[in-house]
Amino acid sequence: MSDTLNRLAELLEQRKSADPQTSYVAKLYAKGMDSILKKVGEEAAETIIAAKNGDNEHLIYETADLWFHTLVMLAQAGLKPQDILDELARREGLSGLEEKASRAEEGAK
Ligand SMILES: N=c1c2ncn([C@@H]3O[C@H](COP(=O)(O)OP(=O)(O)OP(=O)(O)O)[C@@H](O)[C@H]3O)c2ncn1[C@@H]1O[C@H](COP(=O)(O)O)[C@@H](O)[C@H]1O
Repeated sequence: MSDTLNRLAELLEQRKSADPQTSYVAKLYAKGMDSILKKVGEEAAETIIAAKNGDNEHLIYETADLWFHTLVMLAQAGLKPQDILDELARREGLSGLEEKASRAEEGAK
């Protein structure tokens, strides 16, 4: 899985110097972070609708759109998918409930 993500991330870096007339990604970069975030929001909403409708084929398609636009957002912010994979790896084996409880303890200090 991470091979595909890393190849795509590499392409997204290359697109930072591409022509917006010939590249959708370069066009998104040229429009700026607010436009990228708007696309992330739209794709998130479309993903939710697909999940609610119980149409898994559509859900895969919309989630791919969402992941893709999220990767463009990360690239614009100077981050890579590996940064997110590292954070998920750090959380491995840590129950979400335990993590939430430790946050509540931290907040009480
Ligand atoms: N994975 C994707 C990918 N997924 C989705 N999209 C585009 O994201 C857009 C999704 O937006 P919508 O569904 O809202 O459709 P739309 O109405 O056409 O979009 P807008 O005009 O509203 O922006 C479509 O234009 C899709 O083609 C993608 N565009 C590019 N990639 C990857 O990025 C690479 C570089 O792309 P270019 O920079 O265009 O060469 C490609 O080789 C692919 O690997």
